[in-house]
Amino acid sequence: MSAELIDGKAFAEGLREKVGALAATFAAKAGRKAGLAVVLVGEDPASQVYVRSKGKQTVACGMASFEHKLPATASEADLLGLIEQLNADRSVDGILVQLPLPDHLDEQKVIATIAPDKDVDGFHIINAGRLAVGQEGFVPCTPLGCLMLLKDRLGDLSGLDAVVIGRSNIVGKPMAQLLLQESCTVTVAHSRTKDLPGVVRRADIVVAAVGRPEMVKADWIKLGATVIDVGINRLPPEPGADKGRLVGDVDFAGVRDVAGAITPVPGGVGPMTIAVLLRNTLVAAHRNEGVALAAGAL
Ligand SMILES: Nc1nc2c(c(=O)[nH]1)N[C@@H](CN(C=O)c1ccc(C(=O)N[C@@H](CCC(=O)O)C(=O)O)cc1)CN2
Repeated sequence: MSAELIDGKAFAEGLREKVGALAATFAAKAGRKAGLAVVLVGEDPASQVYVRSKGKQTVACGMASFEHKLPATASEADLLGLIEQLNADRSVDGILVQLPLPDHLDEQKVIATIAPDKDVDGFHIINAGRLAVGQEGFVPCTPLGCLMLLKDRLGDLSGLDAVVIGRSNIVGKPMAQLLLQESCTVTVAHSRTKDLPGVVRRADIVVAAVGRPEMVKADWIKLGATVIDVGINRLPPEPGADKGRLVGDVDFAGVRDVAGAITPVPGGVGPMTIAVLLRNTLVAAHRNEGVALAAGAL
């Protein structure tokens, strides 16, 4: 048996098309484009690539992109001051501070400064709380993207056993909340979980978000399970190569023979992150302007 590949790249493309069409309607109704401000502190090469990509895709969807780059030496006061300015700017619907931040900046304080209704990353504790109690807010992009892929593949998730490996605020915890909302039976496994392979083996749905290359092995997976790989890990380069291979948290070559469906890395969950960010920005714009967005349109 070879698992069906869940094509996140194609799904993300479809989502961006929908966002683009609805962004045009929004601009006509509101008399302005929806706007996303992205803040990058420092020169981390991967972050630079992601920020460039966010800017390009925002513009391609017919929304306004505002890019703010601060040096790695920027003070907390500089960064918080910029966020306050963006909070007050009516042309900005969504604000995102690219993570990770340089060590001298307090990530929690920075996120807490973003106005919750412009927090399109869904990282603010107000949005985490809204998600926990099932209120409308913003849901972090990567787990929401995973949920979209799961529902597209499986339809109704009700009653399924789901294991989320990893308990980060950005992926693991919100992923567990989303699956619980879909009436899954959810287990959050982590570095202290006893008999992790045994726990994972019970799951109809496995979401791996630990940041450890190829950790989840074929003999951990129940036959036919759906496996979502959130990991993006660069292996050391092979002799003669300048870059190492990109792999997920799942041993793809082994697991694909056991699973029913699996996301590849690259081309699985990663592209969904930015597509959902654009979706969240457009939702924010509708809320900020009091323009209705048809339920389930995005
Ligand atoms: N403020 C935020 N910071 C970070 C987030 C986030 O959601 N908000 N997520 C990640 C980085 N990220 C977006 O910011 C991101 C990661 C990966 C991809 C992606 O498309 N990956 C490709 C592979 C890319 C490659 O070749 O390196 C894939 O998986 O196919 C998009 C966005 C951390 N920071």
